Amino acid sequence: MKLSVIGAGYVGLVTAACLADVGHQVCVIDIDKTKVQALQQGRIPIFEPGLAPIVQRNIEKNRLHFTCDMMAAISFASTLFIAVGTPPEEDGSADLQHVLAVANAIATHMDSHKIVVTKSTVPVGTADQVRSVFREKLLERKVAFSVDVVANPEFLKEGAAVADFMRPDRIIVGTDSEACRSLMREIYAPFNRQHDRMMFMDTRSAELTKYAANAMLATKISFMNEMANLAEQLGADIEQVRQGIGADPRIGYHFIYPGCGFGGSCFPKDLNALVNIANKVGYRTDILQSVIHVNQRQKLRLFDKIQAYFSNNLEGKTFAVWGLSFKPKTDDMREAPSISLMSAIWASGGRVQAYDPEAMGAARDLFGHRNDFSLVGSPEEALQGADALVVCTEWHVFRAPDFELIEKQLSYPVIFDGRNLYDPDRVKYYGLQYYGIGRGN
Ligand SMILES: NC(=O)C1=CN([C@@H]2O[C@H](COP(=O)(O)OP(=O)(O)OC[C@H]3O[C@@H](n4cnc5c(N)ncnc54)[C@H](O)[C@@H]3O)[C@@H](O)[C@H]2O)C=CC1
Ligand SMILES: O=C(O)[C@H]1O[C@H](OP(=O)(O)OP(=O)(O)OC[C@H]2O[C@@H](n3ccc(=O)[nH]c3=O)[C@H](O)[C@@H]2O)[C@H](O)[C@@H](O)[C@@H]1O
Repeated sequence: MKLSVIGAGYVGLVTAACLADVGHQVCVIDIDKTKVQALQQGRIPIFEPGLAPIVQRNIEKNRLHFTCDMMAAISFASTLFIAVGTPPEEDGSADLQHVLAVANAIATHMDSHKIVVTKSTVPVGTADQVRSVFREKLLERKVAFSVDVVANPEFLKEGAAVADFMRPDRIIVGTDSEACRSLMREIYAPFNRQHDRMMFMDTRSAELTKYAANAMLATKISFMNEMANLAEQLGADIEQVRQGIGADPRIGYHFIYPGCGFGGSCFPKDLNALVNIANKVGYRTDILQSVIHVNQRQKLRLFDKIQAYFSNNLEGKTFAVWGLSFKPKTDDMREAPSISLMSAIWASGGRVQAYDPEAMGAARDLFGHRNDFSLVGSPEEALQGADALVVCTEWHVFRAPDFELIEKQLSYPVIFDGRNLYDPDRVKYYGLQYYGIGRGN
């Protein structure tokens, strides 16, 4: 089937590549010329495991192509996926300008029936808003093409985006049209072979399902971070507690890792957007606001430990920071806990020597201009001349370090482990002090 995808970011690019890989003909349009030029040559502007070969082979097979020409994308297919960004406004609400601009462009140029599928995460009621854009524009143009607006939120995780898209837990489709239901079934049939993952509902419920899922996952994390902080006060070990509660299948082991806070382009943004959605209908979201508050505090948890260790004097101290991305297997630093930590270190007169397997480019763009920040080529190099080691992201390469070397290199033999990667007893065996999250202090 011929499909167009509007927006070539994490979601749009993965969606387009995976749809092409199962045999659809996909046209991707983005307003970012540099990105489109790179993609036309098979160069992927983001680090996402497994994505590059899929994009390259589908360009070669002529099933996937990239353009900046909106008109071309609109006329290419009758089904158009919107996957543009919905960044936060100052008040936390989702900024819909890109989604509405795309709807407006389609309404302005369409010359036949279109099915517009929203993949972007959008506030409840956006499908209705998009329908109004079409109604008004088509009326203004004095044409009577029909349009269906379908909500089809995306649940992929960065770092595992291809696998998540290829084997989704569920495919949520918000529509009240029988024809759209069958069309969406047909498009997604290749991803729906093992068992039926399609779930049909009304558009508002589909839109809220997306926010509710992210809010639930973020709630699990903040809950565990609160338990971790409590465990510290009570002399308990949160890792033992985690395993103890995870064994209950009603709780499960997923998403209960405590740490130095959740980051990324979505949890913080979507929680704030949901609070804003609730405010607009006069509902007070006590749980969501606590989840946000606990996370903001958690992002400074390592810093508080560092301050206490160095008796509030970080002036002239150098910190080796391992991991800058908001989670492993991505180069994305949006809302990363490492940013909160490093900003606090810098504000206290400290320096940072950092290493990340994939996020060095993002870090250079953000902080390359600072003279209290340097990027180095390996985890070991980050230790040279450093006073202490801080781990912010649980990349594989940090999991089994040479503790003897760490002990030799650091002026103060201490590790601040924001992801509970190490066994405190093992670290202490090498003469190092260990501060984790909810354990080992
Ligand atoms: N990043 C993720 O893991 C996930 C993101 N989402 C949601 O998907 C949406 C997109 O997120 P990302 O892909 O991360 O964003 P992104 O910022 O990586 O990409 C958005 C792309 O849209 C393009 N764009 C903006 N306006 C445009 C227009 N008028 N016409 C054509 N292209 C335009 C931008 O140039 C950019 O390349 C957001 O609503 C996000 O909340 C949902 C699930 C996962
Ligand atoms: O809407 C979105 O954009 C996406 O947001 C998240 O995906 P993502 O932000 O890519 O990454 P996650 O794996 O969810 O991690 C988010 C943050 O939570 C932290 N985290 C995760 C799990 C955990 O147990 N503990 C924990 O602190 C991670 O370190 C990271 O900083 C959701 O998991 C996806 O389902 C959703 O589609």
